Amino acid sequence: MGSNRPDGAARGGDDETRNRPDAALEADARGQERGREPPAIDVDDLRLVYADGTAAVSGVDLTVPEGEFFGFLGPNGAGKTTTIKVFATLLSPTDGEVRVNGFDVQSEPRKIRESIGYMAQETSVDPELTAEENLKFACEAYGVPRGERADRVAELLDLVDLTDVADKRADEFSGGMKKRLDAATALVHRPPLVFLDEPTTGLDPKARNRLWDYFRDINDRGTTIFLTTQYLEEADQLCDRLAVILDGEIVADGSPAALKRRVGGEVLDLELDGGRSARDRAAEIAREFDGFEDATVTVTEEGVSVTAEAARQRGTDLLVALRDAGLTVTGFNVRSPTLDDVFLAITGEGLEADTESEILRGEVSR
Ligand SMILES: Nc1ncnc2c1ncn2[C@@H]1O[C@H](COP(=O)(O)OP(=O)(O)OP(=O)(O)O)[C@@H](O)[C@H]1O
Repeated sequence: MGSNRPDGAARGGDDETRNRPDAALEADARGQERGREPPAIDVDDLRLVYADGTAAVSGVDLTVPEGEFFGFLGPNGAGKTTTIKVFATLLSPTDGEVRVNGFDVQSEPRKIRESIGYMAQETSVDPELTAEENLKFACEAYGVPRGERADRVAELLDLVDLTDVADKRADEFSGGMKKRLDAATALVHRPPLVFLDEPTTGLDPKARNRLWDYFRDINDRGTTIFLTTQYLEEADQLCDRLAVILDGEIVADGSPAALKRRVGGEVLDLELDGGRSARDRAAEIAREFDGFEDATVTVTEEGVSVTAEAARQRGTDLLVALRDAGLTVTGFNVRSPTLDDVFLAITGEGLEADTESEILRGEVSR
């Protein structure tokens, strides 16, 4: 274990007077000096090009205020992990300015590492240690004062609901339990900012829900959270604000509700018999249908999905048009847009991707 640990954190473990790392205290002090807290994360034109020439992040601007639950969404390979690794000072930016807790990633990496928690995609839990031993080890690595360690470990075991299995080795744990333990180890030094890189990937819904409760809990206690996820529902449930990254660039940002509003209108989901050819034909009819202005039409696994201002008012007319064309509609539902629809719009299905990005940024009206 240890890949997630701040390499500057092993020092000073027996300093009984300190219960927060110097850097976290210093971050507070800096904020007070200026009469305000610095943002938890402040990024100006971040770029990162890997040695093989891959431009993973291409000009990201971002500010995350203290206390926010911020979500960073994007498909595989979009640049989420690369960005988070720059924030955690594990990768050096090619260009741009990045401050985390008021510290510069290039010149003050150690202070950043001491004032953040980082839950990486790969678990940092040591399978041969018990849950309690894992947390004790993390306390030592992060320099939690000796006199506080027992209470801190007990508190965190309770928080992530592992008190009953504190003496069990982590290799006996389920995936969800390991993730909860991993999340707890990222918090032993009470960092004001925590990075969670796809923390619930591969977990079943029950295990995911338990982690969500835990993340909400630490955010309610004042911890800023920067979460990357591929799960749109997770982002919708947890985040105050989101940014969507695609090919290394932020293409949309806002609260989940604002992003959904910008998709515009409502969504009409239709189920059809007759396989792919029937679905393609229905999509064609929906695109040509007079009642919808600027509709986004996508072929789904069951039928077609139509996003339009007049989806509710004119939906039944479309139904009639489809039946007149000899198609069999087996299901019909009108709903508000979800983040899935936002994502579908951003990734460009049914419309030019660039136009969609502009729509989501609010730069063009529909
Ligand atoms: N060490 C590396 N060297 C070269 N290219 C890399 C390296 N790591 C990542 N990449 C590439 O950089 C781009 C961004 O990858 P990154 O892992 O940041 O994306 P991601 O959004 O986190 O995706 P995932 O959800 O799959 O982790 C991808 O094209 C990826 O293949």
